[in-house]
Amino acid sequence: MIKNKSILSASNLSVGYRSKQAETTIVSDISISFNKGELIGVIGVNGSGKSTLLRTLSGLQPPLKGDIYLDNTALQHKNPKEIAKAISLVLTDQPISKNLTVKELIALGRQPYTNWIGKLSNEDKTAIKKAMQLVGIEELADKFCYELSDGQLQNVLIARALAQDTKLIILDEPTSHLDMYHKAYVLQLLSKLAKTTGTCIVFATHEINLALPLCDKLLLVKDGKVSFETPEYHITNKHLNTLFPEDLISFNETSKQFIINSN
Ligand SMILES: Nc1ncnc2c1ncn2[C@@H]1O[C@H](COP(=O)(O)OP(=O)(O)OP(=O)(O)O)[C@@H](O)[C@H]1O
Repeated sequence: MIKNKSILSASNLSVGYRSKQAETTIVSDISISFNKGELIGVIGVNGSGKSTLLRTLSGLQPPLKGDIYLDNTALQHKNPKEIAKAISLVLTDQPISKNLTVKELIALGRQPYTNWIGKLSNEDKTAIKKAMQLVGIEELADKFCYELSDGQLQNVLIARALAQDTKLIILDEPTSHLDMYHKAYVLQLLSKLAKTTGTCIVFATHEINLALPLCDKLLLVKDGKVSFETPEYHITNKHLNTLFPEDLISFNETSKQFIINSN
């Protein structure tokens, strides 16, 4: 393997599911490299394999084939604590204890660093405060999570990921329950955080119109394969024009947006 600067890379990776009876490949021939400060959107139709890919890249499920490298070390040779210090995850509908206060929930991001009784050091407290400042939610610190709106909760989960102090944050559909304004807010926030903190942020999304102008790269998942390029490259090479059946929506190359076809 050639050593490089990438935070996470994969070569000839296949992802999918294995049971006693069969092996089902969902996406194959994946060769990718994620770098510092990049905002990467993972896009594709329902069921194309975005979540399967993100779960595999974050070590939650084993690859069917190929290798994943985290800081140039094979992911399978890292223990869960080492992975938690390198990758933080924000998954859709992940169970969280809403009886915690915002500050307590964000403190859970420090688990890979705290001792066995979970006592927070000064460094942990500083990281929690900084994460709340970066997301702009200091005034929510003492609220209970059950008191939050979906948009506020999403911001808290992003702050928890930041408190984990990892080089890579992976989010699966971070805007799924949000209104139009808050979808734009969260994606703008991710873009700002990638640039200001140098964290590589990878997120699966159906908000392609919002992701297009913000992302440095788009990982397009289609028909069991991926294409990993800049948005401009995808547009120039007409990759977006065939992403969906063209009877209802089409990609407008002038506005660089998907539009609903009028009758
Ligand atoms: N635990 C599982 N066991 C077997 N197959 C699964 C499992 N989870 C998902 N799949 C299958 O893998 C394929 C890809 O699913 P996945 O959830 O990764 O797609 P997705 O692109 O994230 O979809 P969506 O946009 O709807 O969230 C689907 O055909 C799905 O049925």
